[in-house]
Order: sequence, then C-alpha cells, then structure tokens
Amino acid sequence: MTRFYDKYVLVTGGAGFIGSNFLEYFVRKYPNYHFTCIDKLNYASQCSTASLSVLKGYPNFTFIKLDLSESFSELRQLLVEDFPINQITDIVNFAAESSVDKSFSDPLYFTRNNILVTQNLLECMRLLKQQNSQISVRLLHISTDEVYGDSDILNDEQGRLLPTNPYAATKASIDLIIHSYQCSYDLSVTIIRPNNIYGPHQYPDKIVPVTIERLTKGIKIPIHGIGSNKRRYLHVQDFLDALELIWQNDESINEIYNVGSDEEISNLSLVKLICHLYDRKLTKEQINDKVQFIPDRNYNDMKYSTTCGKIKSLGWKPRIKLVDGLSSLLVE
Ligand SMILES: NC(=O)c1ccc[n+]([C@@H]2O[C@H](COP(=O)([O-])OP(=O)(O)OC[C@H]3O[C@@H](n4cnc5c(N)ncnc54)[C@H](O)[C@@H]3O)[C@@H](O)[C@H]2O)c1
Ligand SMILES: C[C@H]1O[C@H](OP(=O)(O)OP(=O)(O)OC[C@H]2O[C@@H](n3ccc(=O)[nH]c3=O)[C@H](O)[C@@H]2O)[C@H](O)[C@@H](O)C1=O
Repeated sequence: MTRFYDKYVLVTGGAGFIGSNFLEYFVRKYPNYHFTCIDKLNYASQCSTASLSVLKGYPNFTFIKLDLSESFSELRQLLVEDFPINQITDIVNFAAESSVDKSFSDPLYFTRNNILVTQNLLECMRLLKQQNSQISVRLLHISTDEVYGDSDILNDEQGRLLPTNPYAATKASIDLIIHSYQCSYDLSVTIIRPNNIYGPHQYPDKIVPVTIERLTKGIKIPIHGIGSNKRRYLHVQDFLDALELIWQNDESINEIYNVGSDEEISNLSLVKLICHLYDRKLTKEQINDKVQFIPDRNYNDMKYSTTCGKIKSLGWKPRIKLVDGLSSLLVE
C-alpha cells in the first residue's frame, strides 16, 4: 500500500453548511491528510458550490456526488473492498436533512434519509472490522442538542433523549443505533451534539441566514409564533475548533460531547439584533415593521439546556461572541 498522505478522511455531507466550512478549514490546515467528500448535493449545498470548486483545485481533496441513503454498494466498495487503495480510517459525518421545518411536512423522508445515511456508514465499519480486526476506523458523528428535546432541566451527555420533532427524532434514533453498534460490534464512534450553529454558507431556511437575506431584499422577516422561543448560537469556527480538539484526542473515542455557547437569545431578540447590526440608524419602530409574525411550528422547542463541561475540560471555550460573529457575517 503506497501512502502519500498521513491520514485518509471521508467527510460525508461535506457540501453542506458546516461540512463545507470544515473542509475549507481542514483541507488547507492538513495538507498531509487526504479528504474525500461525499454529498448528494441537496438544496442546502448550493450555498457552498463556490468554496467546493476552489477546494477541487487542491491535491488532497476529492469530491464524489452520491446519495448515501441509496448507494450502500458504492460506499462498501469505497470503504471496505477498496480499503487497501483508499485506506480511509477517519469518517466525519455531517450528512443529514437538517431542517426542522421541512421535517414536519415529510417525516418519513427524514427517517429514511437520516437513519440510512449513518447506518450505511456503520455497516461498512462493521464489515471492515469483520474482514480485518486489525483495521481501526473511527467515526465522528455530528448529532444535535435537539435530541434532548424541550428542556428547562440542564442536560449533560447522559440526559434522556426526548425529541419533539421528526428531524430531532431521526437524530436521536441514529444516536441509539450507534450505541448498539458500539456495544454489539465494538465500533469506535464519537457523537457530538452542537447547539445552533451559524456562519458562512448557511442556506437561508435557518433563522440567521433568513433574517439576513430578507433584510437585504427588503422583505419582511418571518417569526414563528410570538418569537419567544430561545436558542443558543455558536459560530461555526468555534464549533470546528471543538471538533478538532475531539478528533485529535483518542480518549474521545466512544464518548459523547455537547458543544455549545452560553449565549441564549429569543428568536425575536435575535432578529432585532441582526436588524440593528445591519443598520444602526434603524429606529425601534422601523425594526418592528420588518418583522412578520406567522403561525408557529407544529411543535417548537422553547429552549435547550445542555451543559458543555466535557468539551470545556479538553480546554475548549467559544471565542466568537454572537454580536461579533453576526457583524462579520453581515459584512461578508
Ligand atoms: N446547522 C446547525 O445549526 C446544526 C446544529 C446541530 C447539528 N447539526 C447537524 O450537523 C450536520 C450538518 O448540518 P448543516 O447545517 O451543515 O446541514 P446542511 O443541510 O447545510 O448540510 C447537510 C449536507 O448533507 C448532505 N446530505 C444529506 N443527506 C445526504 C445523503 N443521503 N447522501 C449524501 N449527502 C447527504 C446534503 O446534501 C447537505 O449538503 C447535520 O447532521 C445536522 O443534523 C446542525
Ligand atoms: C440544533 C439545531 O439547530 C437548527 O434547528 P432550529 O430549528 O433551532 O433552527 P432554525 O434556525 O430553523 O430555527 C431557530 C428558531 O427560529 C425560529 N424561526 C426559524 C426560521 C424562521 O424563518 N423564523 C423563525 O421564527 C424557529 O421556530 C426556531 O425556534 C438546525 O437547523 C438543526 O439542524 C439543529 O440540529
């Protein structure tokens, strides 16, 4: 086996918001690693086509367009049969349908996609281990704090999983399936549960990019219900720093990490803050006039309360304040 690189990494869902930021950062930072991105290119990927086309010029980057929920045989060929050639030992899985709103209208599609994408990866890891127990492949799986559901009680990583929407239920389900593969097949998987993440290349169906897009187009900004639901927001770079720490630390194998900020804000306050940062001359009345209250979600988690002591014990803490992260996003 000729090894041109020190590590061969598969990044699934790497054409999405977080995945594309991950690749932009790590492909350049680790020229001694080879990164293969697999993505089906859904609606969310269109925000990162420019950055991915730049990455295609890098020798340590390969892109494969593939629907991981339907192409098990191709994935098995890449990871198992061709292991001697591709030598992929690290998998970072971002791939999922990630929109809570969309999951209300097509829950079965979310179940099929989000479960099969990840279980197909687990199956390849299982078959590879069965074929050669000396090969150790590790999966870093990106879950979400939504698996804990609506909660006033502080949840650490042992918190009960009580998802309230179809998207979150698929994420909680795959976390449980991962646990079964860790127990039954001794696979090495780390689960990471971030809170809301914002930053460049995020498709405008999430509140931060929706607000920015509507502001620039002079269209009213839709607020679900009365806007009192709260979320915590972490800049994508802070998340990547946490992910890098976890990835570099072999002690993190078979651990779960909540990764989040302490900056909790209601939806209405967030939208008003973005309007203020967009144009500090706007009066309160002018900002109020930019908002349109629309019917709420079928169920809208009021807040999430996760503790992040574990990731902080690795020396991580958020560096980018929400005001600063939003301001730089508005400039971009
Ligand atoms: N954005 C957030 O605030 C946030 C917070 C917590 C967790 N997460 C999780 O992080 C991950 C990435 O989120 P994101 O915001 O970047 O999502 P995104 O929707 O921007 O990107 C997801 C990517 O996965 C790809 N994908 C989905 N199904 C696929 C399949 N069957 N085969 C191949 N590719 C497929 C899509 O084409 C897309 O490019 C997701 O697993 C999501 O659940 C996101
Ligand atoms: C951790 C998860 O974060 C994201 O899911 P979430 O539903 O919290 O993000 P959204 O940006 O879709 O919604 C946040 C909050 O704002 C409300 N809202 C959204 C869009 C809009 O146009 N108007 C709104 O009022 C919405 O009701 C929410 O209360 C992420 O998408 C997910 O993948 C996560 O895992």
